[in-house]
Amino acid sequence: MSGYTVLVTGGTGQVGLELLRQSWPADVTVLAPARDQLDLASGDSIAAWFASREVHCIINPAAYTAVDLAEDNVGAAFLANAQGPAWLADIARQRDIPLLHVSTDYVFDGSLDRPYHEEDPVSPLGAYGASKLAGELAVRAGAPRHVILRTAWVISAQRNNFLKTMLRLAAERPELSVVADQHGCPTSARDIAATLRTIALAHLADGSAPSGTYHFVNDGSTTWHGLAEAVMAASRAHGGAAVPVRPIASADFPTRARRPGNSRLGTAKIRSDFGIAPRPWQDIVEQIVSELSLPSPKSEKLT
Ligand SMILES: NC(=O)C1=CN([C@@H]2O[C@H](COP(=O)(O)OP(=O)(O)OC[C@H]3O[C@@H](n4cnc5c(N)ncnc54)[C@H](OP(=O)(O)O)[C@@H]3O)[C@@H](O)[C@H]2O)C=CC1
Ligand SMILES: Cc1cn([C@H]2C[C@H](O)[C@@H](COP(=O)(O)OP(=O)(O)O[C@H]3O[C@@H](C)C(=O)[C@@H](O)[C@H]3O)O2)c(=O)[nH]c1=O
Ligand SMILES: [Mg+2]
Repeated sequence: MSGYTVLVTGGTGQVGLELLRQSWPADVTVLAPARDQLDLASGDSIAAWFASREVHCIINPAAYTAVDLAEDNVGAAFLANAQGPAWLADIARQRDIPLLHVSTDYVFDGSLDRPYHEEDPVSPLGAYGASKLAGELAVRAGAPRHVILRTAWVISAQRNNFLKTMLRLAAERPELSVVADQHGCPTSARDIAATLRTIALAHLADGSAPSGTYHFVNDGSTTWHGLAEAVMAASRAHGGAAVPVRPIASADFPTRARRPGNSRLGTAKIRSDFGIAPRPWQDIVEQIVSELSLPSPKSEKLT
């Protein structure tokens, strides 16, 4: 046998798509089964997929990510976000392979007034956060070789995210109203993927690479309102729609799930253990809006 096989779950998601686009060494094969081939909500599906395959590392960014819907679909959220990771952790332990699992700032309740460290107390405000916390516990308990990467406020040019929502609404409305009392760290799906790649390669190269829980977000912090304003500025600069953004309180934008007032994450640990240096969140907003402003290949005329 030569070379390594890496399983990426959720290959159609924001982080999964960027993992598939990373440049991987020639001796690494990345497998990204569709949900009907590997369903985290089904132990049988997971067992069947692994039965015929040798895998050297599991990267699990798949999740039930609809924060408000999770409040009324607690069972589905826990199946994908906790039971699925528990089954993956069993396999990782049995095969003595590393499991890289992605988690969230929403495990915190936001009561601290500084960036959260990895060991700060968790206390999720909603079902999504609770299900992700249960997933963390399962991975920690089940897979001796694991990295739990907590990230936040993920944006990219793909799938659904807050940046794309703001661009869509700017084209439809004269003004946006966005909460200015929730503080966090906008983070690029591509930068998360690059970080997961770095950690996966470290674990493939060295069976005793660091295990544990790590925070990764882009550098700096803002509010959802601040992020919306940055999106408008970038859109305007690229000739796209831009409208004024009015700051409002969370109380004036009722949502099914409560969200933390502060979910800023500190990144000192991943910087020192893995040498990762996150770039400023403003850079990624500019990059993503710029990507979205390019004419799509399909619409280009062949002349
Ligand atoms: N989005 C965010 O702002 C944040 C996300 N995170 C975490 O980061 C990770 C990646 O998030 P992101 O890329 O935004 O997620 P997306 O919502 O973009 O994608 C989710 C992925 O998970 C897959 N999936 C969902 N349920 C199952 C299942 N039962 N079995 C197999 N696959 C499933 C989806 O497949 P399909 O295409 O079929 O739906 C999709 O590929 C998640 O763990 C999330 O909790 C952490 C902080 C912030
Ligand atoms: C669309 C919109 C939202 N908001 C508010 C609602 C909410 O408090 C905040 C963010 O809204 P969203 O629903 O887009 O974001 P939300 O779903 O809370 O995003 C979260 O997703 C999960 C998966 C995570 O893990 C978190 O890190 C975080 O990124 O902005 C406004 O104030 N005005 C608006 O027009
Ligand atoms: Mg959402």
